[in-house]
Amino acid sequence: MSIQPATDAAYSAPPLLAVEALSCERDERWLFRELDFMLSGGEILQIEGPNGSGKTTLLKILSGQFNDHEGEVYWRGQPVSRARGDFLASLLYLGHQPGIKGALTALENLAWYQALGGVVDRVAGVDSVNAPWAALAAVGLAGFEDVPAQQLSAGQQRRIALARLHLTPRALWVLDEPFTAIDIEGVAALEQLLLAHAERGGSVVMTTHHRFSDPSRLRRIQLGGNVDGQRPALDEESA
Ligand SMILES: Nc1ncnc2c1ncn2[C@@H]1O[C@H](COP(=O)(O)OP(=O)(O)OP(=O)(O)O)[C@@H](O)[C@H]1O
Repeated sequence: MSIQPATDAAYSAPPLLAVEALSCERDERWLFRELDFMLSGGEILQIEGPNGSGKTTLLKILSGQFNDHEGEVYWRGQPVSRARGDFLASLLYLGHQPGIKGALTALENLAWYQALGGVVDRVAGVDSVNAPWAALAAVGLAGFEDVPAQQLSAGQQRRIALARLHLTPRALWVLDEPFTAIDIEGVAALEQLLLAHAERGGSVVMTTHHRFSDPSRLRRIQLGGNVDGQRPALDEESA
């Protein structure tokens, strides 16, 4: 795969994210080798594979949290190391764990995220003060705003984390098992949210075993079949 520099006038629309010859070894075992793929605006990439195949590790590499790998990750045509500011300002990462503070209320957790991000977030049509309330309502937590997170169920705690998808506008969402602990209604709403993000031109990379009811924007990477150094399969067909 050739990555052209963003300064090349002939290359006006580089993919948002591109990965070239990405390899990662842990415990003297290759998780994946020579992985190549690109992700453009409007696409959802689903990373699949058995337990321990390297899905979370790949997401951590793609989100700039783990750098012990070979190969390169590009953001809008530039190595992430050279575009770090723009990359981080465009990224929203939700990890495997909800990553919330149990002693803080649902609302305080979102305020904490806002403070960490150092930006004034707003939900469409809602000012920044009311945006956390709107984000919690959007994930079905209206009425639970002032409840300490540790008193909420696992699914409700996950919903606090998912509220950030409504609160914090970012082009690239990197999501580790976002459907975990979510009920049927919540799964349908989250699927719609991901599709709406893609329809607006955003991109999503995620690990999940969830099967989308509408796979039109979906591509898949399968990890785990590359113990001999074969390239993981990239399923270009709609899942
Ligand atoms: N901090 C670490 N130090 C050393 N090895 C690690 C570390 N984190 C993960 N690994 C190893 O890397 C491999 C891949 O782990 P990873 O969490 O990426 O897999 P996964 O596909 O996300 O698994 P699961 O489906 O169980 O969540 C595992 O064998 C794991 O033991």
